[in-house]
Amino acid sequence: MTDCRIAPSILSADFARLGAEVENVLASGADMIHFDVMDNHFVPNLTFGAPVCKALRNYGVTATIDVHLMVDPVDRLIGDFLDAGADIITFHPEASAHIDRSLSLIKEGGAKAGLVFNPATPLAYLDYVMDKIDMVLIMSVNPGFGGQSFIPTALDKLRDARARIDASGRDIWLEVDGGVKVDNIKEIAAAGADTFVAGSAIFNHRRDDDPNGYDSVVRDLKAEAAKA
Ligand SMILES: O=C(CO)[C@@H](O)[C@H](O)COP(=O)(O)O
Repeated sequence: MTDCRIAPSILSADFARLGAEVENVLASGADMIHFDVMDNHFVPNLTFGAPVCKALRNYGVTATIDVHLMVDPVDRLIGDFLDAGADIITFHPEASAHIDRSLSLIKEGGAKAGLVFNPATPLAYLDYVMDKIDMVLIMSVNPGFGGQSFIPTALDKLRDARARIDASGRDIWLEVDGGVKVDNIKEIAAAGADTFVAGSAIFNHRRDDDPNGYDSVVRDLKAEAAKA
């Protein structure tokens, strides 16, 4: 494979040391930060909002911040995250009454836009908006919590998404999220993913003998993905 982006999900980071955790994981070789926004309505958990994204920017984080909105409705929060410095904003089609409008709001605000597909959500939502999509995010767990196991049917869905992206001829990133580990990332990359969210696989494997804490696990994830 050519592209391989590792996007640590800060859902599994130590929130009391969030700035340092983000700094460390980026210094360890991660390519971007995955920012999971949960509302206790669309998903049964509650995390953080745009002020935390803004706080990371104020802390000095310049890396790509990839915001995954697990909220319903989505439109009102899009402006908040654009103002807070999000580079990529993705949302679930089930949570927007007007998918085309939500994608336009993100793109007109200067960010990249994407749709997120739960394990049982069909990719057909892409059919009439492919020209506005910069990222397709395939959930390989039901969203809401870190530390769940990869759902194997996501592999077929990744292959389907890869075929749609290649047929579009557009530069669209194919991201996968949920249960990505060192021992399955090669198979997931072979199915077509180029951007890999990993929460517990990274933040639960901090090593005090690594210069930045996460060097070994980020290196191992990239090395395994490169074998695909
Ligand atoms: O969006 C979500 C969960 O809803 C994910 O980003 C998880 O945070 C991934 O965690 P791991 O499965 O990698 O531990």
